[in-house]
Amino acid sequence: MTELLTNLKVNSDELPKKVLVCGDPARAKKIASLLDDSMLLAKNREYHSYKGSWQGVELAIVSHGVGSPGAAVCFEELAKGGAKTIIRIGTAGSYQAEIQPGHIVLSTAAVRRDGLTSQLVPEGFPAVADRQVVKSLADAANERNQPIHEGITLTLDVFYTGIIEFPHELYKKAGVLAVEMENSALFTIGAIRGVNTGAILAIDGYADADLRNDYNPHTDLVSEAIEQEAFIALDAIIHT
Ligand SMILES: O=P(O)(O)O[C@H]1O[C@H](CO)[C@@H](O)[C@H]1O
Ligand SMILES: O=c1cc[nH]c(=O)[nH]1
Repeated sequence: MTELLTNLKVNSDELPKKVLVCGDPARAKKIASLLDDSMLLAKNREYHSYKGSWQGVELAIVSHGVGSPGAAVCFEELAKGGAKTIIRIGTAGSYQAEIQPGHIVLSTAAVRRDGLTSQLVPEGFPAVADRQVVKSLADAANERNQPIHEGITLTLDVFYTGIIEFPHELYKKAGVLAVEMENSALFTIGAIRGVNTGAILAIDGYADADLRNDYNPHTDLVSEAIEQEAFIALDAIIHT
């Protein structure tokens, strides 16, 4: 049965089974321009939805905005609309000296330091990417001779710090690669709704820096990494 997805304002019968997502509506538009027969499906709030095809396979690209609660609305409606694979094309701050701005990280799982998922699933429930999606992303990066860092990332809600210090050092010591704001929501919703999920991230700086002064994702280095990760995600999703 076809239905209009409430916040995305996309008709479920128009939604492809394979969906790429990203925070920034401008990034969604740019990635959509790479597709054959690209068309806008709908724009509502931060959710801009496009569809088209890549190497003959139909897919959608949808923006989810900043932060897990708003992104979860997008992921839930995509699942309700019949999406079977969702891959996030994001940016992240690095936790490790060898992972530098312009590098690409493939997330295998997310530490759940967001506030949303503890209201969805019990404590201790893991936020894990689908192993086939992870493999497809790793294979696609390899095919493009693009080195990547593969491992655990962390999802939190705080971007600009307040009075409380976030314990970055603990997670750095534990070997977490990078930090962003939506992967745990994506992986958790994927697990409970039966959607295969994954995420690839362009590094734009260091997550424990003073982001008020040091955050700048608008560099050529980061733009090139985002373009490269978009191609990797496009190549990967058609094999899922
Ligand atoms: O580049 P996107 O997809 O927006 O992801 C990252 O950038 C935003 C913060 O600026 C957060 O949404 C974070 O997860
Ligand atoms: O959440 C984010 C996203 C990009 N860079 C960061 O440092 N944090």
